[in-house]
Amino acid sequence: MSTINWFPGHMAKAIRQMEENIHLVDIVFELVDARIPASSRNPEVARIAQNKPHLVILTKKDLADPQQTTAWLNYYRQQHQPAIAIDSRANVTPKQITKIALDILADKLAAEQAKGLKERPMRAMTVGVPNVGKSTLLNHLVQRKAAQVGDTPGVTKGQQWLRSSKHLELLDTPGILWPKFKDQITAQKLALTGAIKEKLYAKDDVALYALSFFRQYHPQALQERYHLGQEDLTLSDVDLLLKITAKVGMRDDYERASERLILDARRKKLGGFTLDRAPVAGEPIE
Ligand SMILES: Nc1nc2c(ncn2[C@@H]2O[C@H](COP(=O)(O)OP(=O)(O)OP(=O)(O)O)[C@@H](O)[C@H]2O)c(=O)[nH]1
Repeated sequence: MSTINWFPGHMAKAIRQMEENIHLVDIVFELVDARIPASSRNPEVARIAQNKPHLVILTKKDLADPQQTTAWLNYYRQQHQPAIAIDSRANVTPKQITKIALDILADKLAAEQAKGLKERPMRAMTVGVPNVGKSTLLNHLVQRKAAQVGDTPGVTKGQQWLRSSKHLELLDTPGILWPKFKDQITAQKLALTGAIKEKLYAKDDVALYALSFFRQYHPQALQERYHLGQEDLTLSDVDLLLKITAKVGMRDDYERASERLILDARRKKLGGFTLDRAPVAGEPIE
């Protein structure tokens, strides 16, 4: 299996800028992908922003397994970590996010006013892995096309301040990863959900990972999508990939079939899915 890593200069620079600017903000809006709430949390963000209040925003909830999303939100609640799940393209309004942030910062803002300080907007730093949906959310929050949206990772390159309302200002940052992934499963999950530049991973490796996941958690979706029999699910992952390659009419071009499988998963042709299972009380996060 080839090793996946993606930490170009602009991400290292973005991390340095985060370190420089963290003192300017009241709160961090940490966007994570609802399909991989653990694997898309950046350890560098945890390090840099450890003393700041956080709002965890699970994006792309429309692509995730709804039961798992509910379980993740319950988990955050138990941890006293404010969190919401959204479809960045649809169900989110500036008022909603502002209200949540105001609630989180209520004590701090009240203390400032008690000291006679002038009322001021809250300042939030928005962070997240590439392609997580940050620009889409920000454009909703500022109600104009301020950040460039694209379906490939790494579209946003620099930092910029944006004004949502008189209550909320946002510091946009580029999508960032970190120098070394904990393990290659984390990397496969990031690749499958679209956070890693396409040229940097072997599609068949990611497809094999996807197959092992869907076989375990959504076997019926695989069967229906690729017209597989019950016995096909007992094949090894490699043989199953070869079977699917034949079923989608690509003969022995399993590279192209791998690409098809990855796109099918991303486009929800295999249903909503969550690769990081929500933690069960007392057990470590998978
Ligand atoms: N289904 C779904 N798609 C989304 C959602 N949010 C964003 N997208 C899509 O995901 C892709 C990436 O969105 P962006 O907003 O450009 O992501 P970004 O985090 O700014 O990306 P970078 O520029 O790489 O940092 C686009 O094709 C969006 O339309 C969501 O909640 N649900």
